Amino acid sequence: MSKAEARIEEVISFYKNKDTVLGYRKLMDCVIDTQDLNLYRQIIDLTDWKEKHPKNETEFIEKSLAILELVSKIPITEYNTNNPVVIGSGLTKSYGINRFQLGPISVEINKSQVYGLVGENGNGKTTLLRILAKELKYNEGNLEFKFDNNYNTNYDLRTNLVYIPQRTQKWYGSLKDNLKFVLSSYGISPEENETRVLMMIARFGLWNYKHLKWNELSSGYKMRFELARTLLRQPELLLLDEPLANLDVLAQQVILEDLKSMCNSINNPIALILSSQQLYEVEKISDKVIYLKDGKYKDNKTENKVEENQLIVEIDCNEEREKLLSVFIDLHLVKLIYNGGIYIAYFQNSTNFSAVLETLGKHKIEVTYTRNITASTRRFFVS
Ligand SMILES: Nc1ncnc2c1ncn2[C@@H]1O[C@H](COP(=O)(O)OP(=O)(O)OP(=O)(O)O)[C@@H](O)[C@H]1O
Repeated sequence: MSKAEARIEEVISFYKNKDTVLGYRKLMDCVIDTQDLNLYRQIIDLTDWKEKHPKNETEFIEKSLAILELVSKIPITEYNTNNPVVIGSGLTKSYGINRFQLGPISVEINKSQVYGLVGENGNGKTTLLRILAKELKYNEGNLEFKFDNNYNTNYDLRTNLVYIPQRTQKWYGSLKDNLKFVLSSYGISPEENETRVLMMIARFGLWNYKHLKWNELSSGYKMRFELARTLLRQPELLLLDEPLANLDVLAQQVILEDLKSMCNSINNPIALILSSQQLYEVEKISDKVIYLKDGKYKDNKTENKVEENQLIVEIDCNEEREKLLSVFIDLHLVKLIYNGGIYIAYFQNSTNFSAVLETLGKHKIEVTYTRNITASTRRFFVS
C-alpha cells in the first residue's frame, strides 16, 4: 500500500469512528497534496456548509467521503526524503568573553522529520535556531543548506527557509487579506490566490476568523495564522521558536498534530525544528529531541552508560521517602531522589515499569502522577 493509499484508509477510519474533526483535518491534508484547485474549492464549499449546518453530521460525513473518493483517483508522487536539507557541523557561538557559549553543535535534518529543541530558559535554544535561520553569525563550524529550489539571494533563502520567532510581528488589515498578500508576490492569478488562501483558512480552523484583525485574535489563532501563512509559502525548512507559548493544552496538541501533518506531506514535506518548554507534548511528535544545557547538546538517542542500564520513574505522591524506600525494597532500587515536588526513582533495568505500578498499587500509595522517563529527555532535566 502506498503512503497516499494508507492515508486515505486512515481518513476513512476516522470518519467511521465519528472522529470527524480529526478526519476532516486529515482529509484536507490529502486534498492539499493533490494541488488540485477544483478539490480545494469543494473543501471551501464544504467548510462553509459545515459552519452553517453544524449539527448535520451524517450529511457532512457523506460529503467528506465523496471528496475523498475524488482524491483517491489523483496520483500523488512521493517525495524522496533520504537526504538532509540542512547540515550544521561543529557550530559554535559566543556572545563574548565570559559570556554564554553555544556548542560545538552538529545537527542535520531531512524533510518530513520533526526535531524538538528543549532546555531550561537561557540555555541556547533561540541562539541555535537563529544560527540555523542565518539570522545570527556563528563563530566556528559549517552550515550548509541543500534545498531543491536554488537560492542566490537572501530573499530566495527566506522562501525556502521560514523562521518564526517567539514574538511574531503585528500585522494590519484582515487575516484573509494578509494571507492573500503572501501569494500576491508569487505572480499567481487573483482567483487562484483566493482559492489557495481560503483552503489554508479552512485547514487551520480559521473560517470564522478570516475577517478579524490582529488585535482581535487570541494567541492560539495568531499562531494558526502564522502556520497558514507559512504553508502558503511552501518552505523546505521551518524553524519555530516556542510556538506553543501561551496556548492551552488542547490547542498545543492540535497545533503539534497540524505541524506534524504539514511536515509529513507526501509530495511536499518540510523539515521542522521547534523549541518548546512542553517536553512531553513535543516528544510525542518528534523524531528526535535535542536537549540544550549551558549551550551543550544531548539528544534522546544519546547513550548514557549509567542511565541506559536503569529504569527511571517519576512519581508524584505525598508519601515519606522512608515509606517509598521500604515499598521498593524488592525492586532493585538504585537511588531515590526528591526534588521538592516529585520523586525520581532509579531502578536496575531488570525491573519493569509495570512492576513499579503494581507495587505502588499493592501498597495503596496515593499517586497523583507517575511516568516512565527512561527514554525521555526529561531525565536530563531531573538529573
Ligand atoms: N545578543 C545577545 N548578547 C549577549 N548575550 C545574549 C544575547 N542573546 C542571548 N544571550 C544570552 O545567551 C544565552 C542563551 O540565550 P537564548 O535566548 O539562546 O536561550 P533560550 O534557551 O532560547 O532561552 P529561553 O527559553 O528563555 O527563550 C542567555 O544567557 C542569554 O542571556
